[in-house]
Amino acid sequence: MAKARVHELAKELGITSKDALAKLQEMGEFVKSPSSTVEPPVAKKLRAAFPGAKKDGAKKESSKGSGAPASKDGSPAGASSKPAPKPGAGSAPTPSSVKPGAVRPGPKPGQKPAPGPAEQKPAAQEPQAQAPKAPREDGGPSAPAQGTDAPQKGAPKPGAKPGAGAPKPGGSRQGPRPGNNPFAPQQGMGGSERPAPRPGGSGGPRPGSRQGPRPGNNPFAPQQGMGSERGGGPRPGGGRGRQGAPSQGGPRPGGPRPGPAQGGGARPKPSMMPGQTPAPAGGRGGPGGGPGRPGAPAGGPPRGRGGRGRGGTAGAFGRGGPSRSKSRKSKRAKRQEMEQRQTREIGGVRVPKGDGTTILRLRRGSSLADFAEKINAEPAALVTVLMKLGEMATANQSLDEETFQLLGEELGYKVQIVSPEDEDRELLESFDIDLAAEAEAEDEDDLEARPAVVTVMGHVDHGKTRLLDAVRNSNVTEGEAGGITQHIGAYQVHVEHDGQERGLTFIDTPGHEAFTAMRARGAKVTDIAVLVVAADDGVMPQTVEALNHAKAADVPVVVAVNKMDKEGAAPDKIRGQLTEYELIPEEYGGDTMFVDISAIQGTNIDQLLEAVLLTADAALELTANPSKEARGVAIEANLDKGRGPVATVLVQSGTLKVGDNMVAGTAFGRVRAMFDENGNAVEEAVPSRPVQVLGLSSVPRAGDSFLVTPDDRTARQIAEKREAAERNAMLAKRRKRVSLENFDQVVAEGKIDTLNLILKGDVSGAVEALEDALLGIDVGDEVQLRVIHRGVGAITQNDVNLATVDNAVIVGFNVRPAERVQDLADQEGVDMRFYSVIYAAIDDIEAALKGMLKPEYEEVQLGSAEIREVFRSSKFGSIAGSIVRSGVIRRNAKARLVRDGNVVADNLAIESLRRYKDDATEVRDGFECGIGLGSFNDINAGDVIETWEMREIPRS
Ligand SMILES: Nc1nc2c(ncn2[C@@H]2O[C@H](COP(=O)(O)OP(=O)(O)OP(=O)(O)O)[C@@H](O)[C@H]2O)c(=O)[nH]1
Repeated sequence: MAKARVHELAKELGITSKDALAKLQEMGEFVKSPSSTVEPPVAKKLRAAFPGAKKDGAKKESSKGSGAPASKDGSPAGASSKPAPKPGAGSAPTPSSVKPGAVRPGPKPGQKPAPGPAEQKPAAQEPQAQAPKAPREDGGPSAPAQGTDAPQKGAPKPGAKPGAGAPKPGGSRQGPRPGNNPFAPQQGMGGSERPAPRPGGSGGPRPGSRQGPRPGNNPFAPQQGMGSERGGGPRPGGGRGRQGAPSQGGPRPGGPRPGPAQGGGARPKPSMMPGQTPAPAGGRGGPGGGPGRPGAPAGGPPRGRGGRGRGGTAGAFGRGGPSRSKSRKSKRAKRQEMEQRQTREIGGVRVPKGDGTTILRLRRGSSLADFAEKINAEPAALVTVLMKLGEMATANQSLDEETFQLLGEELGYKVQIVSPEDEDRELLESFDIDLAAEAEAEDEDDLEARPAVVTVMGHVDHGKTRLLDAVRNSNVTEGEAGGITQHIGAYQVHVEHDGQERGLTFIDTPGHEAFTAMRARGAKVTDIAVLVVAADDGVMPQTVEALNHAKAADVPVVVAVNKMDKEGAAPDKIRGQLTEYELIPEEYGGDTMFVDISAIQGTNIDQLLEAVLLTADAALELTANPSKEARGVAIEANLDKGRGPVATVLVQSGTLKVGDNMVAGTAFGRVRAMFDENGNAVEEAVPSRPVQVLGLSSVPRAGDSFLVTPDDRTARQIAEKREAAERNAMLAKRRKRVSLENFDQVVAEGKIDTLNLILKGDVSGAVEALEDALLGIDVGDEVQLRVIHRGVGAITQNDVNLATVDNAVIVGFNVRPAERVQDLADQEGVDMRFYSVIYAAIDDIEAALKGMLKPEYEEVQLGSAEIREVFRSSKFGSIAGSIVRSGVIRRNAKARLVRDGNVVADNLAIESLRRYKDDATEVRDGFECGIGLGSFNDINAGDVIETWEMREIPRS
């Protein structure tokens, strides 16, 4: 393997490196420096050019002759391996070397091609002789031994090997082998033939192969293989075998190889020159006999014995045809094994199985085909599996979470259904837009104060609209005298506060309906709620409803006690009433600001705005980064006959500019123009600024978030993907978010620990009584019950919206849902319960709450079976022919294996259960059956299979 370096050769020849270099150049060999290596043929040529030094050279050569091979084996350990690469690298030389090699090939060729044993034999013999010896002496190592010698003798070995090795090896090795193969009883064959190969470089092997197959060379016979490898394999033969094989490719052609080897040698060189050295190069290049060998050895030895093992076989069989096919086979077998391990057969179809921890994320509304794609399975196979599980579905049908969970459990996957919000976040992330990360990355310095966004809520006719008008007008008169205000869904006013001009943005759609509808869409728009209560009317049902919606959204409330101008106004009564709803006025020691106003007269509007500012300052930190692309929410939108889709959007961060590309929900487009609430065209809108936007492709919905994208294509693609996702979601069979039945499950999953209820009744007394009774249920500390809203009258869309947002269950006492509300509830997966007997409601909820308590389980033994006989099946693995000794053995039950009273394996499962040839779901005691424990095969006659299950302990 090792090639000689120029300075080594020079030393050997008793000349200076400079002279050697000059000579080499003269000979047409390009060698860079004294430390460059040269291919054996070149070395030989150089030696020939200095006959005076021949002695040494001869010595070396001879040593190489024998040592070469050895060195290949042995040297591997040392220099040889290193050299190998170099040689390859010694690209430069290679070329030339190759040629030389080619020359050698001459001889080899003769041998190689000459399938004729005669030729090969001779060649082979030499090598073998050496190789064998080595092996015998100390097994595989022997080879090395020789190699060792070689190396020792010729420091130059490297060079020697290559040079001499190649050629000589052929001869010498071959010589030896024939009769000497220590491990080959049939030596004759292997020996002679193998040798041939080597000599030939590759040719040798072939011959070997042909004959090899026969006698002592059974490649599959470990001992032989080994032997051959050690002896022959490792040696040249082995090494080459491999290389040869690869290099030459399939063609075992013993003869050809040789030829190819050489011929190839030429080829290889060029490509190898580059210095890739290694095996392949060696192999082919090796061809050059000389080079090839070097390569070969390099490859062979280094790989070590293991390598030999293979190499030997290959050598024996020529290119290793057999070995190749063998390896192919084993690969196929391996693949099959892998497949078997990674798949599972259910209902006659094979599907990839997870390890029980693999997480599969599926969008809500996904179909079996989507599931199949994720696990790389055939959708049709999953249809079958699902059918087996008792569910019928087509491949493209959207399925609910429960069904996916069931399927996932069966196949060993943890299914996660992605919420719309997560889904949208992921969708944006696929466009490299990560809003959360963007917000997190913002520095304090990037943030600037922004106006608070206010929503006005309250009972019907308590003056919400009037109040919004009053606020707007007060501002218009001050700043925009004569300006024409128009309704765009939101407006901004400016107020003097603490000597500063402060902005406040009012959502111009009063009422908690819009507020909650937007929340239901994931939009958190409102910072502060102004609860309007008519002083002459007091707290009314919708006052409470609005209040509850605000609380559920965790939005601070400022109370505007309106109509103070009216007779009978009783502001204190209002304060007292609201105290019951946890809105304690500041003057009563609470933290809620109450302001008495008259919307119609415009009285105390400034104080109200001041109170809003103070509350905002006290409770909130309102800042946003204006220096980025805008993000926000669509407040309302409509289709204008002349202007197309018109949307009022509220910028929440960044700055929206005319010309920006934006996407709002499923609408997208370029901002053509923007107007404020006064109808003035604006060029840009900063945080908390509501503006009307023209230019969208369609009308977004209130609550749809919008964002500016770098280009129109991104905006369009996001919109399109959202639309597709929505379509899917619409198709999906919605699952109940939270229901009285699935409480325990939801709690067990850690999703919630509080049961939110919305109580509606025909009379307030009943609702109060129900609430009191429910709150009196003792459920301990683990779970909580919270009534987030109660009211009188039919269950409305608002109730469902609130339940949607806060995962609540609606309890109706002597009331029914209003028109189309049931549909909405079904669509949103809101659980509605109707009762006419208060105790029935209490019982149900109490039971549900108890179910919420973390369940306790105990192990219950189902049955045991004694294994009488074990049948091995390539298809099913080991089948335990058993007799059920007690209880019942059920398919899919958990199982453990007990041997001599010791549990050998736990957490197994009865994966197959048969009575004779029929599948059985269960087998009772006294009957015989065949049990398959899946991939667990360590079963013996006499073992006992116990099955068990975890059973929930009912709570008292
Ligand atoms: N006297 C008096 N009347 C008021 C005041 N504020 C509102 N009103 C009257 O109360 C009635 C209802 O006012 P709106 O502003 O429409 O009440 P709303 O809460 O917006 O009503 P809905 O939109 O139906 O929910 C109108 O006739 C107003 O003129 C007030 O401060 N004083």
